[in-house]
Amino acid sequence: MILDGKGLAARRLELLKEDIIEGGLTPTLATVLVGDDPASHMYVRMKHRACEQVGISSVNISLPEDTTTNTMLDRIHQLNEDSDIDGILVQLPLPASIDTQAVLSAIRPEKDVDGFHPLNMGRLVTGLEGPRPCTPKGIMTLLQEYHIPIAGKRAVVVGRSVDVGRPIALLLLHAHATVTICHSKTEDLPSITKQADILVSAAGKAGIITRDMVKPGVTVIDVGTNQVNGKLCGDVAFSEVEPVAGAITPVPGGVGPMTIASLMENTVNSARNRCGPFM
Ligand SMILES: Nc1nc2c(c(=O)[nH]1)N[C@@H](CN(C=O)c1ccc(C(=O)N[C@@H](CCC(=O)O)C(=O)O)cc1)CN2
Repeated sequence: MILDGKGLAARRLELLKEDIIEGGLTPTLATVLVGDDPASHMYVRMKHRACEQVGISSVNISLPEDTTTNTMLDRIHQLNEDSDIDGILVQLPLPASIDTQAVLSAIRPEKDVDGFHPLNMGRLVTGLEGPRPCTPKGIMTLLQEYHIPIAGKRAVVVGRSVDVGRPIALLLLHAHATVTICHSKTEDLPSITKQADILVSAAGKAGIITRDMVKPGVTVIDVGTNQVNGKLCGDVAFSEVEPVAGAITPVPGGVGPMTIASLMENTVNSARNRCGPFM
């Protein structure tokens, strides 16, 4: 079975549009984009397009590559103080010269629609309510909507990044999976991935997950967005893994669109909750 993230995201955006109208909400998202990376520009454009589609106002602040950490902190401070702004998103990665952690930590936690602020990360670890990072949230929505059993199942996450690997491992753990995180220093990766009922690959390496590394019936979630010869492809060798998998996300059309839908949901929740239960 192909897990159709594109279709599911479109349906969730339609529902969100109705929620916004019925709730009389006027959410506003601010994005901050630094530099000229074409992929980052494309993702930010996609986010603004989704905002327009569901009825979220959006503003984009584009800054040059040589922007300093202090300038970023000033801009974040202005957005924090702007009562018209419900959500702030800093598109990642930032140029290496900028202190990413300082910037993310400067966003007011109640406007942190990426869920990357240390306070919101702490909420994730403890299981308290709060905004969840968009890609992991989107993966959980996909699993739930397709009724993939999680409790008691063995989940293996390949990749330990702060924005995807670690948070998805925690969300799967909260859903009562038995979770293993693998990374670049993991020895004998196939012996671990073969045990997975749910395999999430967020390694960022094209084709790293091959047929001999999965057990029949596994649910495979491919977070990879790798460019190979100008073509977008995931971490999973799709054509050889798909026939043995019970369910699998394609790239494109799987996790990516769910990331954007989750951002829209976090922005609407932020508009609802500001001065509400999170703070
Ligand atoms: N502040 C953040 N930065 C980044 C995040 C994030 O969640 N927050 N995630 C990624 C990039 N990303 C969103 O920003 C993202 C990646 C991919 C897609 C997507 O829908 N991709 C399409 C294919 C698009 C194409 O043609 O290339 C798909 O998979 O179908 C959306 C968002 C890093 N930065």
